[in-house]
Amino acid sequence: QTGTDAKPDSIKANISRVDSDFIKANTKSSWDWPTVGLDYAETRFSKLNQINTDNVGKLGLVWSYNLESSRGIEATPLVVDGIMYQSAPWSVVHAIDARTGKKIWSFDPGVDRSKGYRGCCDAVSRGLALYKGKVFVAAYDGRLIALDAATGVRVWDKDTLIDHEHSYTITGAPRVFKGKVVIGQSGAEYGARGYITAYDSETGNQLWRWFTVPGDPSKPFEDASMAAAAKTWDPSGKYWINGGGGTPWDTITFDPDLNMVYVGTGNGGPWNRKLRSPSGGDNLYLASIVALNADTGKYIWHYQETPGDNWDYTSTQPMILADIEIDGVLRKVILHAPKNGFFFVIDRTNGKFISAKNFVDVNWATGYDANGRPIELPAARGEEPYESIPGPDGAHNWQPMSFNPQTGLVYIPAQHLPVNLTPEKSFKQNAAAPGKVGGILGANLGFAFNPSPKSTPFGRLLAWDPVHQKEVWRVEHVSPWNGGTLTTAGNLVFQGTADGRFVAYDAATGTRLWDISTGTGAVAAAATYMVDDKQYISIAVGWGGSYGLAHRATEYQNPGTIYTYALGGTAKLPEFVKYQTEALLQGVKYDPKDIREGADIYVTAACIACHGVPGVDRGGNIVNLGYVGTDVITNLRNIVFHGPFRDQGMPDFSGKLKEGDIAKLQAFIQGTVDAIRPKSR
Ligand SMILES: O=C(O)c1cc(C(=O)O)c2c(n1)C(=O)C(=O)c1cc(C(=O)O)[nH]c1-2
Ligand SMILES: [Ca+2]
Repeated sequence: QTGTDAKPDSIKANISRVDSDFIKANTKSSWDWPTVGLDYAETRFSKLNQINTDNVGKLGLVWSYNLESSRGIEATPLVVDGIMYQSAPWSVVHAIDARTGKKIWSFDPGVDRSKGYRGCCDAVSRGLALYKGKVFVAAYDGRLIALDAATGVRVWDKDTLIDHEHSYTITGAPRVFKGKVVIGQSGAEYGARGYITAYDSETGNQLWRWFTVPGDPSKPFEDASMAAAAKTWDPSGKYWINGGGGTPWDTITFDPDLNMVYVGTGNGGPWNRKLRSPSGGDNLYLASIVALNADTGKYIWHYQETPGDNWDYTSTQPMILADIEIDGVLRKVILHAPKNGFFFVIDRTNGKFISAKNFVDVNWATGYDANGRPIELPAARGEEPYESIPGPDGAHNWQPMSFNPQTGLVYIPAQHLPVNLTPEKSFKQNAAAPGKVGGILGANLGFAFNPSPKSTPFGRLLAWDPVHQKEVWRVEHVSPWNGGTLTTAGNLVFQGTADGRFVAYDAATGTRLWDISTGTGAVAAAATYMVDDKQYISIAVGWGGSYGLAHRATEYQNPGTIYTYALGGTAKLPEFVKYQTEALLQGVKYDPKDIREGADIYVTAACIACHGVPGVDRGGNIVNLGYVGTDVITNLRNIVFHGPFRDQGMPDFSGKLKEGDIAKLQAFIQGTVDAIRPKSR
């Protein structure tokens, strides 16, 4: 709370101006960065051009700010009048003077760190919202919290969860418009039922709620859209017991022109449709874009991108609203690149399909017909093990894309990350208490993973022409899971990379113009803004998220850090911290007969989701058990059952695993390392 020039009174006066009109007016200048996607259309296209292709090489560091977390940093900072608001893991909020990088305040909502396991993909936060003097943060434990923007003091705090039995979390950024704060939640991997809720931004009172999938059909449906959706599910599957999924865990986009909110819905729970809805069906409104009335939350239209989802093909990826000319007609469209690998152009006035084209290799469908139905390949739903391309991390995940109207191009952080999926014949998870907390991930999905795909994963920055549905240029990355993108009127594209760099490209050609180390992998997208007539660029780096838990592409493990650059900046980088030197695990005693069963436990109990394959993966922001000290694995019983690392998010597995499982896990861990050891020499 020291050393800042910004006074609470002046912050209060300035930030209280931020409302829907302010956000709309800012699109003319892009002076500030008031919403997570910059504007309501979420273009992440800034009109600022002080920094441009001619001078971007002169960008230098102005300040850095340590976010004091080794978990994934996914939020784009908000900046208004030189005050920056950044969310960090465990939903901690920081307010910073954007000129100097000095802290003004920070707020920790006190999320119970031992509940990290309730979410699938790291205890991340994808950002904040600002409205009339308040900062809104959605906490990992399901609360929506309003803070005084000037002081960080809590104004109200609302539990958004419909129950605490199911494994719900929140990682997404709230959106605010017309005095309403809107938020979804996460949990489709654990048997949750998705919904989105609007609250009064002043009081926190609930205004409306819309569920994404139907509930128990023996009870009254919440609205007509649920009754219609129920017809697309097999009632004998008792889908509602396991929630059905559809959790809207990231994109919610407000359209001031049409007064609609577009919700991107999540995957089915369990993933395997045969177990979720045995007779098939589209299972509305999974993996869809749904338009709701912004005032009432009433359903208006939907377009389902992946009917009858079977592969974790969420449609939660960030959307961009654009008005573009197609075949000589100006169309109001949504641009969308969901996990399933197709780039969609949808008419947002009515939800009608305009076009779809795959932007990377896919093997589940050959394309879309004129009605917007995918033309599926049968092997993708077969009984045989199947190399799913894209895999569950998607051809594009939550890392935001951007759209530059000057080049007409969308900049997509795309990737190739296949996973072998083997259908599970029975739904063995939680037979006693379906879909309840502690739901064990692997068996929850109706698939077993084979973690070593035949083809090598990679990342790719794609410049995509949405009108002609074709690639214009690409940059290949050595690793998947690169950062979101920012594009500017300076004809630039900025992207952080998995291998720890922040890079500027010529937006028209993809020529690399500037490239700087970040000391850790970068997954979030950057923001740009003006303070005192000077353009700044800020990116919050910090490796993590679903792929980042168990994998990495850099030797460096710096804590989450905000870097701010401007022309001529000369600040020094913090010292980079390396991952610890790695020796493969040795000397844990085991019976080789236990390895096979140990592998099953390791996958079903979801050890694999965070720790990866022992000795094969190298560990990301969570340690790989093939590279820990012998004493750690010898002592596994204590770690698994007594929870000494609970405050770091390692669950206590008492009541979930059995005593006898420990020796099997030890056999799998040491046995796997021993099997690969010669190759690693
Ligand atoms: O179904 C869900 O509710 C849900 C939630 C989340 C999340 O909360 O982060 C992710 C996913 N699914 C998911 O499928 C996914 O690939 C993913 C990646 C990440 C991330 O932050 O890196 N989160 C999530
Ligand atoms: Ca999911």
